[in-house]
Amino acid sequence: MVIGGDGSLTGAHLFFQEFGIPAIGLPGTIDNDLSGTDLTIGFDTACNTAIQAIDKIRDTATSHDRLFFVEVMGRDAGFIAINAGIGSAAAATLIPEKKMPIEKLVDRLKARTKAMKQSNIVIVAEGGKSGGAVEIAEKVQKHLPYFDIKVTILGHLQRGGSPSSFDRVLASKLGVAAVEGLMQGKYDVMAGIINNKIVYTPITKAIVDDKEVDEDDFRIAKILST
Ligand SMILES: Nc1ncnc2c1ncn2[C@@H]1O[C@H](COP(=O)(O)OP(=O)(O)OP(=O)(O)O)[C@@H](O)[C@H]1O
Ligand SMILES: O=P(O)(O)OC[C@H]1O[C@](O)(CO)[C@@H](O)[C@@H]1O
Repeated sequence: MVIGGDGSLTGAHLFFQEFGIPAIGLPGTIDNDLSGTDLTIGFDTACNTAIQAIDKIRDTATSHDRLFFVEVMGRDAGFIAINAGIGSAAAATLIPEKKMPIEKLVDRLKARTKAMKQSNIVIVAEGGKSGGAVEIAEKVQKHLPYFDIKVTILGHLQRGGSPSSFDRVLASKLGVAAVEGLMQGKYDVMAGIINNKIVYTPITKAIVDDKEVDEDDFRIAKILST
């Protein structure tokens, strides 16, 4: 049984293909970027960590009237960022899958100032197309020199710690499914949960990078940001 992201699952696939070792995979990555499962083990915990940290940062953002750029993990996937953006009603969320022109971001921040919003926190996924939080903050500062801007990079805090109850239950259900799958001769597949049902997906399909951030999540994040 191999628990991990696309790299680990590729290894599991090769163990089976090359050596005939009966291998089954479980989706374990904070990035949530595996197909064949609605959610991956670790994602919920990472989102909780990010949102709790943003809550703490918000106190200084409000009391000192500062604009914060908070960088979350997700080099190639914006799932943590969009969830953190919705969960903390961020001023904007920048993710690797979508480019947001700096001018648009600046306009949004100006509009929020006009609307007398109490705090401004922008979430930036580590692998964003316009750069990380430091780069974005530098660009925005040039357009808004009167803003007091700070950057916080949450980093590896998001990849560890005590799992949320959701992740414990998910991991337990998938652990049972993986053992049962192996006993039924289901090899070279990944156990996942889709619409609350256990699903076994060939590892080669699960690791294909085609899981996309829901368009509706962008819409909701935008509504909450204005
Ligand atoms: N192509 C491959 N063939 C065999 N083993 C691999 C391959 N790619 C990765 N691995 C093994 O899987 C391990 C973990 O891979 P990687 O660091 O990419 O993390 P991951 O499982 O993709 O998780 P995450 O998505 O969270 O980074 C590697 O250290 C390596 O041992
Ligand atoms: O900085 P590291 O440890 O190489 O890994 C960071 C990467 O690992 C992840 O945290 C999990 O795959 C990604 O979000 C991130 O891109």
